[in-house]
Amino acid sequence: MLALHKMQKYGKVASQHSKSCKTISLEKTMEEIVKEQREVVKKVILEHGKTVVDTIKVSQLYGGMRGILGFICETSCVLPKEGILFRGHSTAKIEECLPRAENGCVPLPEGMIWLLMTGKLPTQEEVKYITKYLNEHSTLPEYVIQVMDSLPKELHPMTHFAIGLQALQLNSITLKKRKEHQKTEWWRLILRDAMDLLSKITLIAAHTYNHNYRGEKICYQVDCELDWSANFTKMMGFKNPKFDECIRMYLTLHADHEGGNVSAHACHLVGSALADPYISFVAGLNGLAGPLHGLANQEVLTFLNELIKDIGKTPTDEQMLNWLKGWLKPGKVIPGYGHAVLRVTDPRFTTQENFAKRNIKDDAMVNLVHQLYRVVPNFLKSLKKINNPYPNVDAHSGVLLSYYGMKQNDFYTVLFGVSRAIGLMSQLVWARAFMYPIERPDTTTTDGLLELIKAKKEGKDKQGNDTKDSKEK
Ligand SMILES: CC(=O)SCCNC(=O)CCNC(=O)[C@H](O)C(C)(C)COP(=O)(O)OP(=O)(O)OC[C@H]1O[C@@H](n2cnc3c(N)ncnc32)[C@H](O)[C@@H]1OP(=O)(O)O
Ligand SMILES: O=C([O-])CC(=O)C(=O)O
Repeated sequence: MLALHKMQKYGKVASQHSKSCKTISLEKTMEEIVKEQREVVKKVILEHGKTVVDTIKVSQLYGGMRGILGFICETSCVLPKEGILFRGHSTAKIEECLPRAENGCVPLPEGMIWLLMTGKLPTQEEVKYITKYLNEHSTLPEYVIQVMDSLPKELHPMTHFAIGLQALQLNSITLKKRKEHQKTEWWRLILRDAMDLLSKITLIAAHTYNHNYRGEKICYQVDCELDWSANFTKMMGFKNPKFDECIRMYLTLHADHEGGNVSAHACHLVGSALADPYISFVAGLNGLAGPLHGLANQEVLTFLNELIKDIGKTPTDEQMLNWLKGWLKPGKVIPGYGHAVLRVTDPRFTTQENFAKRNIKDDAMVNLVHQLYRVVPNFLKSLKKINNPYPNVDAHSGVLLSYYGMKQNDFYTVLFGVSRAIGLMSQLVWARAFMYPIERPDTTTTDGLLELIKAKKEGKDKQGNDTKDSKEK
């Protein structure tokens, strides 16, 4: 399964990797875990299948389903007052425990792939195995490059990137072989496709960058001595080891945010119809491209540039506050602030803030982000209507990328997409491992809802039968 592709057209292997991780296999490791977890879930459904764990208010039906428990996601969970837990581990624990590059200070995102897929913190060797796997499977079919090259440069990079990934569907083993396998085995096909997508996604993203901004014909050289992030930055023409560290941190931090966010939910939904991982992921990616979701990291830079244009790079807090009032007047939002679930400063913001404090001395844009953090929360609190006045992950990422020379802010959501593929693909593998059925919630009209409310008041259920409560009365 791990055949070494040498001198591939769009992903040449420059040198071989150490042999010590040869005996490790992600699929074999997951086999046992899938077996165990299926038993756990079977037991939960058997013992508690009829237990009511949530109820729905009318306001939630009209309010983006906020707060409704919708489905199960094993890879991560977001606590309003603590933030993301990746397989139960906080961002601080992740920073401390995931293996790093040699002489590096931040985790390798390859460790996040292992963690989200298996639920276990990886060893150094398991991370090496993932790096090796990604490098060895990085060949891009030539037609994918041709499709991407045929697109106009004016297209938003997210669309260019999504079209490249959609075209990769021809690689799908799920698409070709699913019907030959039992349902219980489909997760293996999804896993192979998921790992194939992760192996190629950095090349597709790099090609979007090179096509849109560098205009060079590049024969991508994947160096097996380098990790996933270092190869990625190299393919985009960057040569700064500090930027490699920044990208390692970025790709680790943005990997997952449980199942209900727009991109994860879209991917999960499309995957439930047994669409293959490539097109399911593209569905999620298109959701990520919305300005209230992933595109906010592009919007933050636009917002900062507007602020600088109007009040300069070193405004006083008072000048900043007045400018913010003007910004909100036409009904805009402050990008990078607020969250549907979080009710505190996003710990992923704090990780990036700490990275900036360690690595960047006196950069005007970074300073502005830190000044905004002093000013914006109190301002948003004063508006009363906002549920979370604190910064989210997108408030900080752009200024770090910009500092290291990646100035094209309309590319930032592509980077987000590369990272989010780790979580979305892990979620998809597990959705098929648990053999979840096609998603199809009920909906109703407002008239239908009013009838339902009337029936409820009369002690009847949806079908007009007496409910247990009314019988007891
Ligand atoms: C990776 C990610 O997806 S993280 C989120 C990235 N998105 C952004 O940063 C965009 C800015 N933030 C927002 O628009 C929102 O906070 C969201 C979309 C993230 C969350 O939306 P909600 O859960 O609906 O937020 P909330 O319940 O606090 O909204 C209540 C009101 O406050 C407003 N509000 C929320 N955040 C902000 C903000 N940053 N600036 C101005 N107004 C805001 C909402 O627009 C809404 O106004 P309305 O009642 O007039 O329509
Ligand atoms: O959870 C959400 O709604 C948004 C998201 O994906 C994130 O913050 O990373």
